Amino acid sequence: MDIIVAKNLVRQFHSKPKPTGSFKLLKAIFSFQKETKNVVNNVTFTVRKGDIVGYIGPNGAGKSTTIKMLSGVLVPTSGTVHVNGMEPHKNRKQHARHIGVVFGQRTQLWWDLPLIESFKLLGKIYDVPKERFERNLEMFTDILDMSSFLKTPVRQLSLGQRMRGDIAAALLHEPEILFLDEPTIGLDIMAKEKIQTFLQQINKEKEITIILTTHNLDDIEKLCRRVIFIDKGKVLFDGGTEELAAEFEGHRYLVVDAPNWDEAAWSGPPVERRENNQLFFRIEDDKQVAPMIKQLTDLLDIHNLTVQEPKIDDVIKQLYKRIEQ
Ligand SMILES: Nc1ncnc2c1ncn2[C@@H]1O[C@H](COP(=O)(O)OP(=O)(O)OP(=O)(O)O)[C@@H](O)[C@H]1O
Repeated sequence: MDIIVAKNLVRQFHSKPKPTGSFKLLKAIFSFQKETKNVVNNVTFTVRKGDIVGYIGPNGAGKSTTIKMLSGVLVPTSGTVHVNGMEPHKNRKQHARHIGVVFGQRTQLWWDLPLIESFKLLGKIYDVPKERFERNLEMFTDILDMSSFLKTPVRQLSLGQRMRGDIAAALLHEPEILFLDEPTIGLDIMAKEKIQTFLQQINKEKEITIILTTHNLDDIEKLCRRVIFIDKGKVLFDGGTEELAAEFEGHRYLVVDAPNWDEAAWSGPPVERRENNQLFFRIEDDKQVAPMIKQLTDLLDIHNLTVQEPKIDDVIKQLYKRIEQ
């Protein structure tokens, strides 16, 4: 079932043109001319219930603007968007009951209140029955490891603690869809992992559909089965992470742990790179692998040998490089 359907979505913003020539500043101030820019430019996609989709692309690509239209904060200039069968900006109140939103750079928590009080207030705003509220709070506190700071005022929380609080707050009313705009920005490895594990768990157990924008490629690797890549408001790729690797030259590698490697004695395919005692051979063709292993074992004392699947972050880096050219 498609829970999100976006068709030919466009969002324009108007801005004054950049001043050129003499009297630049005066001209810019008194100019009535405006430039119109399609920040989201004819974007079409659907998302199935229970999917985790990475919505990625370079700075200014139009990711946040799309999320704002999906969550009802912004009205599309043209095109349509249906989330859960509703048009978000037209049914804002009703829509809010079905979605959770986290903008990594902002917070929906009350700055001066202890975290737990923000949760209680949100529980009241969304009419979450007491029993359900307590069950969710206990579960989120446990998985997100929040018990030590539940009573701390939000302004005193670290970024990682605050972000965990924000994600819990977005889910207390059990929405079917969660929009996350940069949920792991600026977090340390431990906080990132807690959030990633939590998102995996609620997606699996509660079948919550998750759309996340991120510059942290590790989020994509760990969480997303599908990626939508946009640049300058247009979708450049939409598909599974495996297809992405296939399309953008993600390579498999034979990784050989060989402490006594002797380059001069080797006549097989070239070693692409070395890391400590590990040698990385790019696999161009599966038929290469067996003869290569024989050749290696005849020549060397091999401690370990594995095949490494394409790394999605390498693939995405290539994609970024390609659009920069
Ligand atoms: N309210 C606004 N008025 C005018 N221009 C805007 C407005 N909001 C966003 N923009 C412009 O739209 C473009 C896309 O912004 P958006 O925040 O959607 O990008 P993004 O892909 O989320 O980028 P980032 O990765 O940097 O967060 C940018 O050039 C931005 O300056």
